[in-house]
Amino acid sequence: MSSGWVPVELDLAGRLVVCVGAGRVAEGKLAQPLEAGAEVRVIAPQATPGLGEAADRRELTWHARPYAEGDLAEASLVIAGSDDPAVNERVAADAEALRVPCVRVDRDPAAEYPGSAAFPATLRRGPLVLTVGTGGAAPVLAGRLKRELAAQYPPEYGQLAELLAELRDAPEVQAALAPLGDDERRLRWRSVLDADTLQLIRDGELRAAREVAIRCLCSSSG
Ligand SMILES: C[C@@]1(CC(=O)O)C2=NC(=C\c3[nH]c(c(CCC(=O)O)c3CC(=O)O)Cc3[nH]c(c(CC(=O)O)c3CCC(=O)O)/C=C3\N/C(=C\2)[C@@H](CCC(=O)O)[C@]3(C)CC(=O)O)/[C@H]1CCC(=O)O
Ligand SMILES: NC(=O)c1ccc[n+]([C@@H]2O[C@H](COP(=O)([O-])OP(=O)(O)OC[C@H]3O[C@@H](n4cnc5c(N)ncnc54)[C@H](O)[C@@H]3O)[C@@H](O)[C@H]2O)c1
Repeated sequence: MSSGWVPVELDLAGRLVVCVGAGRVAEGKLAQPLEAGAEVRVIAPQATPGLGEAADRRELTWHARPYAEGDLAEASLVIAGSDDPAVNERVAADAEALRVPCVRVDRDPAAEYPGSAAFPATLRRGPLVLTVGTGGAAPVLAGRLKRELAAQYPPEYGQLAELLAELRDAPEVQAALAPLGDDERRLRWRSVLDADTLQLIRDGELRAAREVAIRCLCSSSG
């Protein structure tokens, strides 16, 4: 399963995700699409209390019946998330025919359609996203590494990413960087990371962190 896997991030806001199956595993896989503002349609005879309540709150649509032909129409992402390998095989085959990416949550060694997408273990720090994938080879290892990354990259990294995003659009920074060549511009941005911005953020000194960053970006001494 591993060699053909290429990481790509999907913008699912406002796009349709169809999930066949509404058990514990499906609920876990749907957390990120829901958080991202996807339109989520679930098809399953039974649902977990969490997914049932989300349907009651109209955060998703639940069709309480088995999977049927046509259910994948308009989907941008399909999750074959039932506990029945024959159903998941059919869903993955139908998604393939439609050329829609499909996350298949079970492994059937004999499967002709093992699915064409997978959720990597994902750590979010504001706009910064760290993911670990193994192309399905060892998801438990992906989860372990994610927890190690969480310890290594605490929430301040999210604030640093937000600060950099804000500075990219700041008029004074744009004015200072506009006359520079690509190499010098890159050096200035890297000098922000080499300065003590992260430590200042950690100390709650956001204003000082911004000032240090501005100095790095706007002065030739870096
Ligand atoms: C990373 C993570 C993200 C997430 O879920 O968001 C994720 N699985 C996680 C955990 C996990 N999954 C399993 C165990 C038990 C140990 C074990 O069996 O190995 C554990 C460990 C645990 O629970 O701690 C069982 C399992 N998983 C899959 C199969 C079927 C198969 O073997 O292919 C089976 C056997 C089912 C069975 O026995 O019937 C398949 C997939 N699981 C994936 C993702 C995709 C590949 C990602 C990659 O490696 O690139 C893929 C292909 C499709 C998909 O589901 O997207 C999340 C860690 C999150 C975290 O810890 O933060
Ligand atoms: N990918 C992963 O990370 C991972 C982790 C553990 C297990 N698994 C796999 O996930 C599968 C599902 O596990 P679970 O704990 O969520 O199971 P579960 O028993 O809690 O839920 C199964 C769901 O499938 C639905 N379903 C059954 N037949 C259906 C049909 N014909 N059409 C539509 N929906 C149908 C049920 O109504 C239910 O909602 C397991 O069989 C296992 O192989 C995957």
